[in-house]
Amino acid sequence: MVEKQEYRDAMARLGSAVNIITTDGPGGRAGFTASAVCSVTDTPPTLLVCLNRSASVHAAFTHNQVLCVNTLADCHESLSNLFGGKTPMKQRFEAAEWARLATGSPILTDALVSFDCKVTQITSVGTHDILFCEAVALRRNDDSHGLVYFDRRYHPLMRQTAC
Ligand SMILES: NC(=O)C1=CN([C@@H]2O[C@H](COP(=O)(O)OP(=O)(O)OC[C@H]3O[C@@H](n4cnc5c(N)ncnc54)[C@H](O)[C@@H]3O)[C@@H](O)[C@H]2O)C=CC1
Ligand SMILES: Cc1cc2nc3c(=O)[nH]c(=O)nc-3n(C[C@H](O)[C@H](O)[C@H](O)COP(=O)(O)O)c2cc1C
Repeated sequence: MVEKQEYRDAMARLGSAVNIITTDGPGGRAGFTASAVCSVTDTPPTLLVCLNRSASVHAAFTHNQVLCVNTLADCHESLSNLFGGKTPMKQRFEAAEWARLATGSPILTDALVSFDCKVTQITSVGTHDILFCEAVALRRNDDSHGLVYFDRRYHPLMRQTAC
């Protein structure tokens, strides 16, 4: 049996992109930071997002059934911490500029890429809900650098430039 802390210490060694997941609709506007995001299939274009059921934002996401995965750029470290818990929702959204695409979920205007999605399926595993999300619209900023969360810290990920 692997203990929780031992598991977390091991998972801290997996570098991952950092994303702010947003939603808006009858369940209200909400957003949180997530590293547990990955591509599932391109037909139909589907990502998954793992959301802790105890998070304050959980009800808004399951009610609205739409969300946007905003993948962060290197300049977004403090924004990631703001959406990483405990800060009031109004204060989280006031710290950046937002637009809308198809679903009405907030699109972070300078995100590396934004996947505007409808939630097609939800499966519960342990403490988390896995939200399967079909992308209905996309927006990219092709000149931005990336941001990776690795070893409990943020690291900029530089795009290769011509030499
Ligand atoms: N999947 C999740 O729910 C994640 C939650 N977090 C939360 O962010 C805060 C800071 O995290 P770290 O600095 O990375 O240190 P940490 O020691 O709390 O977590 C290390 C790694 O373990 C995994 N992890 C942490 N909490 C988890 C959870 N409840 N369920 C599944 N996997 C989990 C993640 O891969 C994380 O990067 C913590 O409160 C943590 O709970 C962070 C990453 C993923
Ligand atoms: C780098 C980082 C990655 C995170 N990844 C996830 C994640 O994948 N899934 C999740 O449920 N929470 C994740 N969290 C925690 C949520 O962002 C946090 O619980 C959320 O903002 C809700 O907090 P609240 O209950 O105070 O509103 C992460 C936090 C940080 C800082």
